[in-house]
Amino acid sequence: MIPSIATVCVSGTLVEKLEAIAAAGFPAVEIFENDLIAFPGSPAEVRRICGDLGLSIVTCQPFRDFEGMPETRRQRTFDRAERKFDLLQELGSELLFVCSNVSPEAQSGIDRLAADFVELGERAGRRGLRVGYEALAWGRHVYDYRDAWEIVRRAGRPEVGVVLDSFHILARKLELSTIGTIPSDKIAMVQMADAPLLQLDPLSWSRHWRCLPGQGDLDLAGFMDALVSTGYDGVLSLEIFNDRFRAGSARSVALDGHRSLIWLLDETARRLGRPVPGAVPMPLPRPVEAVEFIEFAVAEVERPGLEKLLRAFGFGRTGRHRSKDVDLWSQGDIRIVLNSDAEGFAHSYQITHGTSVCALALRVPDAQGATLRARALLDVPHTGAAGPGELDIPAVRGVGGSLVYFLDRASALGRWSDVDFEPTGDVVPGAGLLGVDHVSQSMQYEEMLTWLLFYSSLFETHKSPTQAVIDPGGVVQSQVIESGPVDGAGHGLRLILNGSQSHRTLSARFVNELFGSGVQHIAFATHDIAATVTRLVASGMTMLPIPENYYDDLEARSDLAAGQIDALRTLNVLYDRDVAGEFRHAYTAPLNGGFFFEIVQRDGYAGYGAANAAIRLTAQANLHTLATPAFAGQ
Ligand SMILES: O=C(O)c1ccc(O)c(O)c1
Ligand SMILES: [Mg+2]
Repeated sequence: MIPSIATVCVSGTLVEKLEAIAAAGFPAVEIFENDLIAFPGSPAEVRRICGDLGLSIVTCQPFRDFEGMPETRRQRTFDRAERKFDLLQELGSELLFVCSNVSPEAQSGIDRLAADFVELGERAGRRGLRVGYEALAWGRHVYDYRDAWEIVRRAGRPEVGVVLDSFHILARKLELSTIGTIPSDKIAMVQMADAPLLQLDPLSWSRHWRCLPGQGDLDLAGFMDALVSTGYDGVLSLEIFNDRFRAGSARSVALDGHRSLIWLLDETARRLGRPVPGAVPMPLPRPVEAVEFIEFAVAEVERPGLEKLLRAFGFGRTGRHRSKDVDLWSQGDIRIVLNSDAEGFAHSYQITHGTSVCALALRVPDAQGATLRARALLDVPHTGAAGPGELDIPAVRGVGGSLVYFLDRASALGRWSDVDFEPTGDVVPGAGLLGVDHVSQSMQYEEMLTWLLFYSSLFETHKSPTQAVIDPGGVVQSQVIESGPVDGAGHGLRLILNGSQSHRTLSARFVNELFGSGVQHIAFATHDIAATVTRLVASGMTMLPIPENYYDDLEARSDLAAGQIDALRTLNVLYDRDVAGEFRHAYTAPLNGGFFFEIVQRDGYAGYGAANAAIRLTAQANLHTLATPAFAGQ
């Protein structure tokens, strides 16, 4: 299948859109009618620009309110079609894309509608053009692809085919097996869009909430399986109307679009267990086994503060890098790398972002496989400067320009800590921290879908529906992504992506005023939160104070004994439960501008304490955290 994208998917002027689409590697484009109308040049010029960019023009769409017009309007409608044929020919495109009529004047009657397509087909045929017919989910009479197909079938013209748009079909929950009965040469083109499940009328849902394959909840798998069964090998074109994409970066959305189609074809081929036309061969997506290490880029002046903090957390400095100004700190199954080297990636990251997390190293079953998969998915590779005898750990660019490293235990990479670090013999005092429970990354609201697709295309993952969390400064959208066995002791990967449209939330201030997009919070797992927090407090850590009212309310709504509530209150621990178990969690006061740690004790519980998020965010806002000096001030 030929990957394509509609200009309506990305932001900018027509030329900016086309440049972004070409840069993302698409060979073909659909021009949305409004983009052409607003272009200050001739259609021939658009054709030349596309030609120079290596883009073929699939169509310029849509052609609206055509079929079933009353007799008095019919002639005028065909005149309009002829004008549109002229335009398509000037653009060098062969397909007239008709979407079903929404006009109150439109008349029904399947044979009348078929007769209109007979005439349109004849007219197209005279010019060597083709016609495709799409059922809009809100068409006046035709809103089901099966009716559009029946009209096309009855028209019986070789020039006329049906357009299948996944959104219109899946939004109406139409059965998909009829797709498999359409001869592939009667499918004029296919449009792809996903969407989150929302209780909205189809038009509003379609015009604002469509998203890329893999970013939403529609049954694209069912759609693709039926499509592939026809043997279709034509254009597969993204048509995404999305408010975030209109506000986002055209280049990034176009690249995400191409990635999403590559991912979709790969998924389909794997699910069906047979080749799918156009699918790129790549290794399977695998689960993340663990967060192997977390790397901080640290300004020299802030290093003592951060080290003091790690000591207070019970970490020990267990390794010194053999050639660089880099230390390894450990406790339980947690490894933290502090990088203050005067050269290299971490240094540049520190200059632009400040002292912060510059890389997440993920342990996967096969690091080389993950690297090849990332390459096939158009992820951006990173090559570092390894010293002699040191490991060259494969990496790709992640959130905010940070890195995601791939490590495995099967290759030499499994020995990274021995190869690159000299043991110090330092004792690890320990505070009962076992592993990394989860990591949250804050980002611009417009970027959230990008990183959702990045993680979910690269690894075998599971995503939960987005949740709205209330911060005193506005609403934060929060998206959980999980991979591998997530058992609370540092296995697998649990990630939370946060983004907000308000500029006043803790998350937005972290991104806009301080560090840019990146890791804002790391949660460590413990089996005994009371012991861990007691130890942290004894070491001088300030925990986030939770108001008395919270515990009064907890007493009223839970069946916890008074002694248990007192234990939580004394240590500023929050509480939640789900069907599977209990959850206790506590936060440090924000440390470096807006960065903080969390301690969690999961006794079977699967969530993230969303019920307490608003309390925690208010407590953080009360501390006026952003005035706090950086790690050096600890
Ligand atoms: O929202 C619309 O009007 C519209 C136009 C053209 C399409 O292909 C479509 O799916 C929707
Ligand atoms: Mg469409």
